[in-house]
Amino acid sequence: MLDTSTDQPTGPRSSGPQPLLGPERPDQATSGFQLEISKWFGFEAGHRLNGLPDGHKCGRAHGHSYQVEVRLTAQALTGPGFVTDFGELEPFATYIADHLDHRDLNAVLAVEPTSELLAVHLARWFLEHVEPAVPGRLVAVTVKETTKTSATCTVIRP
Ligand SMILES: Nc1nc2c(c(=O)[nH]1)N=C([C@H](O)[C@H](O)COP(=O)(O)OP(=O)(O)OP(=O)(O)O)CN2
Repeated sequence: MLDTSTDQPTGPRSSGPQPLLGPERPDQATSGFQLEISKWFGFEAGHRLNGLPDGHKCGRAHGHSYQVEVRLTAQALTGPGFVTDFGELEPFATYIADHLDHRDLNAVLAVEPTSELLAVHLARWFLEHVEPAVPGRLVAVTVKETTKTSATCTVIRP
């Protein structure tokens, strides 16, 4: 509802700029909390699993639209308030695109291409090639073969 004499909204009038909400300094804003970010990556690939009982359907060659989640944390935020700029994770996307996308995972991986072992492989690669160049620390990598299943590799730090 407007005050027609001034075209201003009715109600209590402010006596100046409103104070900004919350603490201004990022370290104060995040004190008492643990922050975690996550980014999802997708690729298509085929595989078959050896070592299963005769007739197990996953022993036959088949494919999945894989989804991979990378989770990072940090003690302090950088830049405008980032654990890590999502854009800095691009090398991980490139690795997946170049080495896993539209590949036969049995021909690519030295281990059986289960979700679990794929998650470990991707966590190792991330720790070696991405983590040293970003402020965040890897928490876990999750691999989903389907919407109903997942395997998570959590980094254990001494
Ligand atoms: N712990 C694991 N178990 C299974 C894995 C795996 O990576 N880790 N992988 C498979 C197969 O790759 C299979 O394609 C997926 O298994 P499953 O969910 O059983 O099959 P569906 O997607 O067809 O799901 P339904 O619930 O049967 O429809 C097997 N196990």
